[in-house]
Amino acid sequence: MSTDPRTILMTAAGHFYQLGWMVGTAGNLSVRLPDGSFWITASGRHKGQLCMDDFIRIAPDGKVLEQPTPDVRPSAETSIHQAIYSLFPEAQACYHVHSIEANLVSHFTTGDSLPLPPLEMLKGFGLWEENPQVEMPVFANHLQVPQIASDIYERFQAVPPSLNALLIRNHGVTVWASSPEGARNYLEIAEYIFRYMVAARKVGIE
Ligand SMILES: CSC[C@@H](O)[C@@H](O)C(=O)COP(=O)(O)O
Ligand SMILES: [Zn+2]
Repeated sequence: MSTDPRTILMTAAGHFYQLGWMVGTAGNLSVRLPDGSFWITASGRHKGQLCMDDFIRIAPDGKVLEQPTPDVRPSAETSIHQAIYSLFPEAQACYHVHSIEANLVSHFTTGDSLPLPPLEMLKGFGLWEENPQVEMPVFANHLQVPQIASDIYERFQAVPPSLNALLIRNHGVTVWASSPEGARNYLEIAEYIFRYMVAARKVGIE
């Protein structure tokens, strides 16, 4: 019998919660199913203590397909997951968390992308270049989440990003991958790079 993907999300959320990236109900995780629908965390749940009833299944067009009870609402940021799955057919998991470092580095640029240091860790994003010059796309944090989703959709449809990650200023990072394990690894790498950038500033390295 195959593992219910919701259990994978529960384990991942517990791990990220322990790392301090999903405190106070922050963040949302989703996994796509072979029929194109996806399970996403319910809104406002404590991500360190998710159970099977803390997930909603959403159709590609955003319609709710399964929910434990009508009062359980999908993540407020479902439209962002929808945009990612629509843009990237290979994406099977999309993870979004809030770390302190992600918020700090979002101020290291005033523009719409953040230059990343040429660390070996970038190979984990599939960037096999000597001294890679990579930028992470940065988006404004609107109160209306569908506005963020449509900004992401418009920009990436015109110019796809060079890595599977984006930053929302003063908010957090979102990654996507062809498996939940891949998304976990991308998230850990992105957060490592953010920690490095904050630490590098402290010791005067740019
Ligand atoms: C701590 S509230 C954060 C929310 O506004 C949001 O940004 C978030 O990541 C979680 O929203 P949710 O609706 O629980 O998926
Ligand atoms: Zn968020």
